[in-house]
Parts: sequence; structure tokens; C-alpha cells
Amino acid sequence: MAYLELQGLEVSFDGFKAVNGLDLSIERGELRCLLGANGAGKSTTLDLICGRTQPTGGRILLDGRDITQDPEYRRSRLGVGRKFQVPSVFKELSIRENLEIARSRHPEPWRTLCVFPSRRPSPRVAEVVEIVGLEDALDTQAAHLSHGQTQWLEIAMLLVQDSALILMDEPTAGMTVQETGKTSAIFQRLRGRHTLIVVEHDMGFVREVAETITVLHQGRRLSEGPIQAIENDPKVREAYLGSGGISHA
Ligand SMILES: Nc1ncnc2c1ncn2[C@@H]1O[C@H](COP(=O)(O)OP(=O)(O)OP(=O)(O)O)[C@@H](O)[C@H]1O
Repeated sequence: MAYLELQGLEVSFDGFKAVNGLDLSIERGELRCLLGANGAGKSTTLDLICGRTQPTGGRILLDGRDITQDPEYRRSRLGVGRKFQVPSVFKELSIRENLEIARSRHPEPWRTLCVFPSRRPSPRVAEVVEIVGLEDALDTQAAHLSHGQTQWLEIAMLLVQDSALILMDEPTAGMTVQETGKTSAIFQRLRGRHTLIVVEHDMGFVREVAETITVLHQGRRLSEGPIQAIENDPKVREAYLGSGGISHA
């Protein structure tokens, strides 16, 4: 059995099926990209997996366990981490402080800073900042970070929480070409250690990082496979007709 299984997943908003009988199987350690035109149901699918939205039908299995009815906090404890498009870092705190708080998951974050007053990061924080390339900026206040650095800090916050399944919505949106390149390198390092599901419109980025791509259309799986197979799939071409083809998604 795959690490994550969506079986006939469905959610209806006032009768409109944003996700409509979606089947998806993702192996442990895989990096899966979700593609699809605007409104295809990509973000809603991530919402269903992390428990932000409750499905109106179907099942979600994580490592063989049915989590369909589990609330968001319980899925988070099981290792499901979600990165949203809008960053949720504490702007007035340093990178190190943000990471220590994320790691502790303490209900009163300020107490963590009393427990970790030292300027030396804990071993896991030190390891993670090296992965995302922020090791030289540990004491920089988050408010002073570039857009790219803020996104990397958020990824690091999921990593220190040991999220086994990481869901990301357009991680490269608003990034420069250099920042996107660095993000791609970070993802290459995460592959195999974490299972990643990434919604992304930047086809250059998708080409670099994805092994398998799932294309959604009207809340269903339209096509799945490596990039060449997706680009040559007549169903995908038809669904993207008018938007200049998938390469211009
Ligand atoms: N809470 C909600 N209430 C009503 N309709 C919703 C809700 N959330 C999403 N939808 C609708 O469901 C459909 C799928 O939305 P979703 O955000 O998942 O698409 P998407 O593929 O992520 O699109 P985009 O690439 O534009 O972000 C859209 O038509 C959207 O308007």
C-alpha cells in the first residue's frame, strides 16, 4: 500500500463539487507535483489532506491508517505539515527563535524562548538551517528577510517539526529566478527523506523537481506520469486549450 492514498475523495461546496471522486496514490519519499488550470481543485485537495476541509465523500489513508475523520491537529501530530502561500512566521523574532518555537510546538510559544535563551541553535535546528541555506542568518529578524528567505524559513519550520508529509502551495510564487533555482536544490535534498506534494504553476521548476506529475481537471485526476507523458497527453492538451498549453500554465 502507498504511503498516502486518496480514494474517491469528494468535497461539495453548496452543491459544486470542487473535488469530485479523486484517486491518488503517493509513495513514501516521493515528490509529487499537482498541476491543473485555475479552479481545478489543487488547493482544495491539499486542504482535504491536511484536514482544513472535511470531505463529503471518499477516504484518506496515511500509512495504512484511515485519517478521513481526524481533525487537523491530529493529522499534524501524525506528520502532516502544510505550507500556505502567505507566510506565517513571527516577523519580530529571529530565524533561530522562529525555528525553536516551531520545534517545541508549545501552546505558549514565548515560553520556548525562555527554555532556549542561548544563541546556540539546538542540533535539529542547526541541521535544518543548513538544508535551507539560512545558517549564516540565524540571528536575523524575520522581518528583514527577502521573500525567498522567508519561504525557506517556512519550509525549515516544517522540517524541524519532522513533518513526514509536506504539502506546499506554490512555493516559488513571487521568487526571482535565482531564488527558484535555490528552492529546487532544497527540494532535491528533501526528496527521499520527506514525502512532498507540491502545487506549482512554474513549469521550469516542475521540470526540474518532479518525477511524477498528477494533472487535475474539474476535481478529478485527468492524467499522471512523467513530464513528457503529461505534455503529450491529448486529454491534457484539450483541458489546457485556450491557456496556451500546459507549458504556459
Ligand atoms: N470554501 C469554498 N467555498 C466555495 N467554493 C470553493 C471553496 N474553496 C474552493 N472553492 C471552489 O472550488 C474550486 C477549486 O478551487 P481550488 O482553489 O482548489 O482550485 P486550484 O486548482 O487550487 O486553483 P488556483 O490554481 O487558481 O489556485 C474553485 O472553483 C473554487 O472557487
